[in-house]
Amino acid sequence: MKLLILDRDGVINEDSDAYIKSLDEWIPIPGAIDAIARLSKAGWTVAVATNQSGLARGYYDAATLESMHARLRQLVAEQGGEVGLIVHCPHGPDDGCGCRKPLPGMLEQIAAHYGCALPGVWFVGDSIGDLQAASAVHCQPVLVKTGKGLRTLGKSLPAGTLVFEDLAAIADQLLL
Ligand SMILES: O=P(O)(O)OC[C@@H](O)[C@H]1O[C@@H](OP(=O)(O)O)[C@@H](O)[C@@H](O)[C@@H]1O
Ligand SMILES: [Mg+2]
Ligand SMILES: [Zn+2]
Repeated sequence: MKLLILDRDGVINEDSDAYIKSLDEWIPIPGAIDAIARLSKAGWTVAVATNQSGLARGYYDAATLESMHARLRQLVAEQGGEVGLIVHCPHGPDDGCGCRKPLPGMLEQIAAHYGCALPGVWFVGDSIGDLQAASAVHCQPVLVKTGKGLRTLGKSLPAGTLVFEDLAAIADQLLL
């Protein structure tokens, strides 16, 4: 199957160092919604793996997070596409969970859900932890320059990391 896994903040929607704490703060990155719709209409399954430590930190609750994901699904559906499984890590950095990126637990959860292998599956992120999670399970690490991507570009990237301007450029590439 054609599976693409996306990080959320900084890839699909604008990110903030103050976290994305409300539906009003959840603002799609230009071209991202259309990119997801184009890919899903072309037969790609687009899943999401997102750290949401703001839950553990008490910045927002599960219902607020769910409202953001409902909005994402609604906007993509309005373009004729659909969003696949969205998995989030609700834990904080000190909780010792197995799902918080750079650990690959969410990627493995998505693979198990779809019954597919991870090696070579593109995982698109804006943070170094996204790329490290990808490498840990032999996904193809893909960095976008949106969100924290330009900051991440200055760090030591996993070997073979692909770099694109944004999610729209990734869709253009995959739909060639
Ligand atoms: O990029 P994804 O995984 O979708 O989500 C990232 C968010 O959960 C937040 O992750 C935080 O990192 P810490 O969780 O505090 O280390 C910060 O980087 C915030 O700026 C960011 O909004
Ligand atoms: Mg991110
Ligand atoms: Zn977790």
